[in-house]
Amino acid sequence: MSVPVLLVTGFLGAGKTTFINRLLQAEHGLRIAAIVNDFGSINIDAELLAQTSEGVIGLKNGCICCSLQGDLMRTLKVVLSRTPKPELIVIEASGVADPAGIVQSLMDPVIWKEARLETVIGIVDAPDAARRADDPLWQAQLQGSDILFLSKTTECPQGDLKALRAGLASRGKNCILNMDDAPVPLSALFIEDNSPRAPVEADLQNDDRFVHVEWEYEGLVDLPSFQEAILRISDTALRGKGLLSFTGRQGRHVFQLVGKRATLSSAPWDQEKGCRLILIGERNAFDADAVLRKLNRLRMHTSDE
Ligand SMILES: Nc1nc2c(ncn2[C@@H]2O[C@H](COP(=O)(O)OP(=O)(O)OP(=O)(O)O)[C@@H](O)[C@H]2O)c(=O)[nH]1
Repeated sequence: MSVPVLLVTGFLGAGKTTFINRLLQAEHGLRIAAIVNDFGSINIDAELLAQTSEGVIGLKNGCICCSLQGDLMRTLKVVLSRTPKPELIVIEASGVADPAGIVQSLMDPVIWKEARLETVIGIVDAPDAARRADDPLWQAQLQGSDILFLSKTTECPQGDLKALRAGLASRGKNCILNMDDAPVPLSALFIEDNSPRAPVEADLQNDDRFVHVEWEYEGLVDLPSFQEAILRISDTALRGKGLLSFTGRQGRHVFQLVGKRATLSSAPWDQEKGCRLILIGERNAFDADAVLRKLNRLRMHTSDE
């Protein structure tokens, strides 16, 4: 019997990993394997998800909609050869991926026989949606989704939320659920239409649009200096995430940056010291060398206590 596959797409920081985390933790009794594609070589998402499930595999150093298509297929075969077999496979596309390229790969008849793509789930960051509306990548992700989940709805004014839902409905996206803090209803993720998928064209050229900086440091950094650096970097970065150790603070911390909103939370499972950070921006606005220089200056405000 072929294993159902859910593909989760959505813009940088929309809430894909959060959505999958909720799915992995929900009480459905299913054996789920998750394949997670992070931008760059620092696979933070896979590490975060691995805290809740053993079946998480990270794909890094590229994007599964283009350069990593072969890796995705190989990983799917490995996952399918596990004993016992997973009962559901969830694939998280990176935030810069056009899902059409991934759908195309998954429609390969050999893969389809063993793992059939059931639903493409698009996560839409509700408060960010108006700003993204004209973005061709955002539109491609929306267009390629069968079901949309709105995230961060509590941070979105009611009027804007209503307008967003109406706008999405007018694009023919008829299943829009509110995911803020609610458990993920598994039954809602399987569309009833069993007719074969129409072939898709992946024509969005995205390769050159984004740049990223990866920063690693074996020491601890000073928190106020880090906050100051991030405040400046957030002027041009679209997304950032990392695991960091701060002087005078116990344990490592998970850092998340989406637009200008940055959060830090403790990572109690992580006994290591040191910092790993990835920041992403648009090539025409984000000066990767300048960002790296700023981050490297943090090495001067540290102690290795
Ligand atoms: N308040 C709120 N925050 C959310 C929600 N979903 C995600 N977030 C936060 O948004 C940030 C990004 O969430 P992720 O789940 O990592 O987003 P992602 O789409 O996987 O991001 P990429 O790494 O760019 O692929 C994190 O700080 C989350 O805690 C939500 O529904 N409500």
